[in-house]
Amino acid sequence: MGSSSELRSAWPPSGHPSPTWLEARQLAFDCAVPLAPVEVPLALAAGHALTRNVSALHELPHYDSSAMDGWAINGVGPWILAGHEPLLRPGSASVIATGGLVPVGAQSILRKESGQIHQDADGSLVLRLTDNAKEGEPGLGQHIRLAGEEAAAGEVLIPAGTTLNPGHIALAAVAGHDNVQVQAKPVVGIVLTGSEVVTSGVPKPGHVRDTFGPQLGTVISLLGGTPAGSLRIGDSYPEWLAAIGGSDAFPGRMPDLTITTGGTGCSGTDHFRAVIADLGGQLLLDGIAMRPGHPAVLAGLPDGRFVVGLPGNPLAAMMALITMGAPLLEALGGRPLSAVGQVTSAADVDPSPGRTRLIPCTFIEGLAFPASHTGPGMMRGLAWADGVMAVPPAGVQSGEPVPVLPLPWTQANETIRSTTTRARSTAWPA
Ligand SMILES: Nc1nc2c(c(=O)[nH]1)N[C@H]1C(S)=C(S)[C@@H](COP(=O)(O)OP(=O)(O)OC[C@H]3O[C@@H](n4cnc5c(N)ncnc54)[C@H](O)[C@@H]3O)O[C@H]1N2
Ligand code: MOO
Repeated sequence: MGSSSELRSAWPPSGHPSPTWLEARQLAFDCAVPLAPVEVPLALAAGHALTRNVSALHELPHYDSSAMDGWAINGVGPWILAGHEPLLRPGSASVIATGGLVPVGAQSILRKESGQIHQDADGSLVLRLTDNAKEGEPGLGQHIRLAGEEAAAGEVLIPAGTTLNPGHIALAAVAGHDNVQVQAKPVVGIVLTGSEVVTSGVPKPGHVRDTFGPQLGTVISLLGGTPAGSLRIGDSYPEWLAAIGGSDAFPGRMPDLTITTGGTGCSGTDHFRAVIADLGGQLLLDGIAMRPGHPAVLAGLPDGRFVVGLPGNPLAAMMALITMGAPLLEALGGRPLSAVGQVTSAADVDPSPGRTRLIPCTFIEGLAFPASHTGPGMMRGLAWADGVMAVPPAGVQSGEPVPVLPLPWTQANETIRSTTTRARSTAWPA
């Protein structure tokens, strides 16, 4: 087991400043490799990236079938009504329903509304066309869905790499599959810390209402993780140790990533670093040159699991999560590191030497407007924001491009992409 002081020196190297915002993103991405592919039942596969082609296990459709309720017929009418034998003789017809197996010998399907059964003088049942029959009906092969007309057996229907949507799932089912092989999504456990945190109602002075529990699971899903539930603990070291290191902290599977909230500071109740040290882990990132969220921590445990320590201040926590949690989840989920876009700033933002400022912003007509109410503990600005401006230490002037990340829950990507194209020629510092 390493000591806390050894671990703290992992990043930044002694005497060096904290990594920049961009370095932190890259480092969080680079420290993980994709989880192994898994077989999942179709019902759980939507949203996953396919890692093995899905081919047709048989022809689609796999037998000649009727597209209409009516009669399978052989020859020109009238037709003697036959039973449901597999072979339909010339001059005969047999009742068939939509999707029914077309008997051998059938030349087409006559729709129910175009035919009628009559009883002949000898008592035999005969099918005749009605006046409703369209001209040329029944045409040769009409209303027969031929086996293989959609796909041949063995044909690749969904190539590896596809992110599965419900239509793909339905296609895989039609093709005969029960399971598909997909890239595993990282399982993420949440540990909410702080004895002052209350989970319902209006808190008394000295207490705060938990802002993470009701929404962090949703954000994790949007970032490509599978939430494993949340665990609430107080401020004691044993609680921290059990929550991060205990094998039974989360029922079911050990999380690939545990996210803690609070306790990243240096008070007597801030145990993150000590717990990582005592578990033999390593601090991969210890602080980022950004505001808010600078105390954020990322650690690796000896068994390959990761732990992200988000600061307790709610906006700081969200900024830390999109800065390093998102790239880490992208790497674990086998996805590329998402690009940082650029949008033209609609406002001057003063320099802040040595740190990137993350400011929730709204996009109006291709311009980024910094939101108000964006203190580290405030949620009001973020709630209405489209994205986050990452204002470099030198600041930004109105009309200049500014790096921007979308929020996991906004649809602002298109705005960022289109303005990025226009502003591409302008370089911006990290
Ligand atoms: N001496 C210093 N003090 C602090 C520094 C510093 O550099 N030197 N940095 C400040 C900054 S910036 C931040 S951010 C916080 C980080 O603190 P922690 O991660 O240890 O978080 P806590 O102290 O546990 O909590 C901070 C704040 O957040 C509230 N909190 C915690 N959990 C929740 C929750 N689930 N929902 C809502 N609010 C929560 C907690 O009550 C505190 O008010 O440290 C500063 N101090
Ligand atoms: O990370 Mo703290 O919330 O910078 O303000």
